[in-house]
Amino acid sequence: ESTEWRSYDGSNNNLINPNQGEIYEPFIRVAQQQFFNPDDYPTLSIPLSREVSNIVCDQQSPVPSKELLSDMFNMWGQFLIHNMAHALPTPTNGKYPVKVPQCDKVFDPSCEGNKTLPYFRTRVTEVDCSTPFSTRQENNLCMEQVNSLSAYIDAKPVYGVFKARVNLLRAFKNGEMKLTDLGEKGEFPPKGIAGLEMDNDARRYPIDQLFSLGERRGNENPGLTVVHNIWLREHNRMARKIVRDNPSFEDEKVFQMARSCVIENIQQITYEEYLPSLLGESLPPYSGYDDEVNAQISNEFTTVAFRFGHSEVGPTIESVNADGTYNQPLPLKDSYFNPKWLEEQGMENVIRGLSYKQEESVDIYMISDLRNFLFGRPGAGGMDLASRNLQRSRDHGIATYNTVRKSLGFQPVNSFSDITSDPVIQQRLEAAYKTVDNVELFTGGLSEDHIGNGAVGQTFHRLITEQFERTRKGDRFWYEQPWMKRVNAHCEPDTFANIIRRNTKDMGQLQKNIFHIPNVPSPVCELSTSTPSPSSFHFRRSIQTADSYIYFQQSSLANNNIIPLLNQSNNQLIPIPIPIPIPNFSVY
Ligand code: HEM
Repeated sequence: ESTEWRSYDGSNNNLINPNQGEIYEPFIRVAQQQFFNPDDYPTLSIPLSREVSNIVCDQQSPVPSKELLSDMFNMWGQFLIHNMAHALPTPTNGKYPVKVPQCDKVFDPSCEGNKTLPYFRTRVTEVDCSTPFSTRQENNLCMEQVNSLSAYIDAKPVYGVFKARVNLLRAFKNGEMKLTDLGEKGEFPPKGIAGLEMDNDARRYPIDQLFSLGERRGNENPGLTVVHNIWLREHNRMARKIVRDNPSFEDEKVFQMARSCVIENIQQITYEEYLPSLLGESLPPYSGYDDEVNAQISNEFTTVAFRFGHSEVGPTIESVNADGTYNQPLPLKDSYFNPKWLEEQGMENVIRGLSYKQEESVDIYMISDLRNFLFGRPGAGGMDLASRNLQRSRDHGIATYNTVRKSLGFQPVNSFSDITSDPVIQQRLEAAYKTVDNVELFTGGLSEDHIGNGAVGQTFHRLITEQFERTRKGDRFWYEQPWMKRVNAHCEPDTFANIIRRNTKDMGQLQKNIFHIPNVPSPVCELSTSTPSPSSFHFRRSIQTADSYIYFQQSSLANNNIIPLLNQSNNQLIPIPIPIPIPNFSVY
């Protein structure tokens, strides 16, 4: 009996329409394409992308995640989107530089007035004008951006989207992937495989010193590379187990069986741990495969809504030793395409750092390392991710916030206070857009108050839910399909925390749901009266009081001494000599 394994490029997943969801297919839309101009900047009555970024997105002080999400949560999000979508910027497809406003403090300090940040437009393809929400251009054609990945959640960051790519990454022995043994530090991906394209936007190290991975963006930051490496290790662990149980199986069969387990587990963690943490609720139970559902990514989801992740990234990546002491954190701007730091710190230290540290809130604010130092210093390749997101949205002709809301069946907003209850954000939006109908989907969506127990507002909640419903319903190989359960009977799916534990050494204490920071063991905590030394603490967390955030670190795993670290209102380290009841966070 031969098993059908899923293709690498997404072809033949849908048997009625074998190209559906395949690489280089157009995105679909959930709202009308607006202001798209295939040849030039669209005519818009709103400020430049960088101006909006400056007025609306400039982050002045930390805002920790109210939902107590961890940095591992944002790293999973980045890994996940690298599995689902890539609107690949293509130099031949036209430039569309981000114009810098004159006297921009960071990018035009000497007021020259001619500065731009590089931007390449996304590749487009012609689509039939009967395609929902497409707009006929002057030349009578309808155009749509192309997804340079296949749509399905199929562990592409581990294996790649082409057979030629996975072949460069495979050991071709016992079904294993190539891994390099670094002794005490464990196994790491190979480096500099010839012919395997890897992004290296920061150019900090020569390309042959970067890890060779299934996804070209995999070295973007060490936290992301951690997730890659865990799944590579898990693949080989499964392959070894399969060979032990079935010594006669050939390399190809073992490889596909292990790959299928990795895919199953990534799907399961996404739907059982990641999405409930993001949305504040689980999706309804799986109701089976439907070949009429198109799993293709929506342009609004990837160009806008799922970029919510850029606001939750913090200014440092932490490294925590096995005894709970903290090492020097890595500033985010030094983390881009920096594989060396991960090797130096080791997987375990970085995983502890990612899982203990509370992430930044999902909100309109983006830290300076992303908004001014993206992949380089200002003037030396530095860019602004907020501008890039807005420019990408304008390049793609993404409809305005209110148009998308109407298309989703929501009431359009009439005032800035309909979008957010935060008066500062209302003022920022008004300063940039003047009227609510001008508000873009990115800024409007990120400004919304979070809905229910979720970490995003109503509009992004719907766009994300809509996408992930189709992603599983339109995937013939979805792990909950009865036949896939039989194919994967040999697999050992588990929580992400347990998968990490299995593939690392002496991880020590890890919370059950690693996407939330660890729970405080007791609802009432004694407070120390001494000023903490920053290196000797375990868990960092915060509670919100009426007018400020107070940061806490837990001084030891063994006791409940919680020490306030930083009062945001005056930026001082302040020990508070009275016991404060800590809310009983039930995060796992
Ligand atoms: C250090 C962290 C991160 C960096 C430096 C980063 C950087 C980038 C860059 C440079 C782009 C391309 C922008 C463009 O030209 O349009 C991008 C795209 C994107 N990012 Fe991130 N990102 C990070 C984390 C995240 C996280 C945590 C998420 C989600 C949870 C996320 C979601 C996305 C999405 C959805 C896209 C668009 C994908 C596509 O359609 O091509 N990113 N990111």
